[in-house]
Amino acid sequence: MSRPAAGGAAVGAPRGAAVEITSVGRVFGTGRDAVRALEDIDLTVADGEFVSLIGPSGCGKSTLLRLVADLDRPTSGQITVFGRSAEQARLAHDYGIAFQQAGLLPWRTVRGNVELPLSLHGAGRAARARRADELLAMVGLTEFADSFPDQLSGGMQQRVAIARALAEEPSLLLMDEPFGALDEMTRERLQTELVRICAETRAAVVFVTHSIPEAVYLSDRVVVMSPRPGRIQDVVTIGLQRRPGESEQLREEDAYFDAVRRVREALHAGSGVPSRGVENR
Ligand SMILES: Nc1ncnc2c1ncn2[C@@H]1O[C@H](COP(=O)(O)OP(=O)(O)OP(=O)(O)O)[C@@H](O)[C@H]1O
Repeated sequence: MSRPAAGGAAVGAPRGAAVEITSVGRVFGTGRDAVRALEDIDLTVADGEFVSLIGPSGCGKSTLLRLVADLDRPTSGQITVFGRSAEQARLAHDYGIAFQQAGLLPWRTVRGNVELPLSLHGAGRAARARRADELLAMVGLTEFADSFPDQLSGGMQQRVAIARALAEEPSLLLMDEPFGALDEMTRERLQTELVRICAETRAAVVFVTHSIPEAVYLSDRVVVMSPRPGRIQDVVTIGLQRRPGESEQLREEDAYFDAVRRVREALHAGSGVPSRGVENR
């Protein structure tokens, strides 16, 4: 993990934006079968910023995240992560990822999966065990440390994937509906944990979700995407005051409900459904 030293700057170089997406497009296939998944995407995610992507099914949210993660390449445009190409960032392990599919190694125990990124980067056995204990406690899976992934429910597997993504306190987290399969209580608990972890680690996050309340609760800005070809239709600044240890109370505050309304209106503005109060944004 190439996490810069405390203070926010990598040795010898300014850290810059976490993610810079410039004029990005992605077309799948060719000719009459071509699918224009993304078009003219420009977005900068600042260091330490939490940005959610929201929009109708098929608008290209996962595609955009995969491009940032260098799991796919844009047809046009450029992406940089902390000033390097997406490929260099991937090779340098600049980010942790937690996608819809947990993607665990079935032959490794829960603990073994969580420890994997740490072992890949040479952490000692005791340090790995300590960190895995912390992470498994955080996601409520201490008792399942020695289980194998196929002995867990889908939601539990997803919690292991989240713990694994957080193992090295990455400077950037890429998350594609990581809480989608969870029950509401677990989901809220992990959202709260994620807010705390981000405050502690100052990680930037790009987070795909279908849930407006989730996007609002977690994010500094919510990027609203249009139906295919996916474009950025609006960017809603959330601006909630998150106080350490009190983030649960946010869910009851007027400012939170107001932000939910603003994101809903921005989404509806692109769907042709009339919305009131957009002028308040
Ligand atoms: N590998 C691929 N080959 C062809 N088409 C693809 C591929 N990946 C994605 N697409 C298409 O690109 C479009 C965007 O897909 P994507 O999965 O990014 O949308 P999404 O917004 O994440 O959807 P959802 O909210 O349903 O998960 C869709 O029309 C999809 O069918």
